Amino acid sequence: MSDERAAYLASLVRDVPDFPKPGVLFKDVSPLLADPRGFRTVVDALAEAGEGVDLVAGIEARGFVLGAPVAYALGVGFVPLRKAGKLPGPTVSVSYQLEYATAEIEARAETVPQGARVLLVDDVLATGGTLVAGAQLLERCGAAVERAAVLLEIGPLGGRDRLGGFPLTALLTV
Ligand SMILES: O=P(O)(O)OC[C@H]1O[C@H](OP(=O)(O)OP(=O)(O)O)[C@H](O)[C@@H]1O
Ligand SMILES: Nc1ncnc2[nH]cnc12
Repeated sequence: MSDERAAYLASLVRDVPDFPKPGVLFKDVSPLLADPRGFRTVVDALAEAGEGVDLVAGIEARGFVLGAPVAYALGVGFVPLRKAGKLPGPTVSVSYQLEYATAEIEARAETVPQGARVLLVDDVLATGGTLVAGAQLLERCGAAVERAAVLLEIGPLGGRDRLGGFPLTALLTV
């Protein structure tokens, strides 16, 4: 992405100190999602990163906002990895820690095509706990993450180093 486009996207991310907990600098991407040029630029760039995959998965909730239009743009299906308790069973689940909370995500294995090569989409990579859990969940469902793509990577939290077996595209890094 050009420097000019990246600067435009970065100008639409709002810093919120001490949210949701003291000491956390929350990166609020809502203004970017609400901006027509910004939203389209992000969806197009994430889709470009996923060329060649045969499925997109997104992690609840902000990963749905980006992942579904990316799947549409790529002409492939979308699988929601949901926070625990939202899907009727049988489900497969993985618990994990993120920067400011603990959580559990679930999927229905029969909605995941066996052997699918997946683009895993989320808005923010912080500690990496969420993406690692998403990849584990997809693997348990019989698919493999080919690559991950996020709008924003928070570099100092070291998430990229935890990802292991798949490459990551981040449109912005702070
Ligand atoms: O790299 P990590 O430290 O795991 O953090 C990144 C995750 O944190 C946020 O999700 P959150 O669970 O707050 O949910 P939301 O999308 O429902 O707001 C964000 O949307 C990522 O999924
Ligand atoms: N600092 C942060 N800002 C926005 N989303 C996040 N998810 C985890 N850490 C975050």
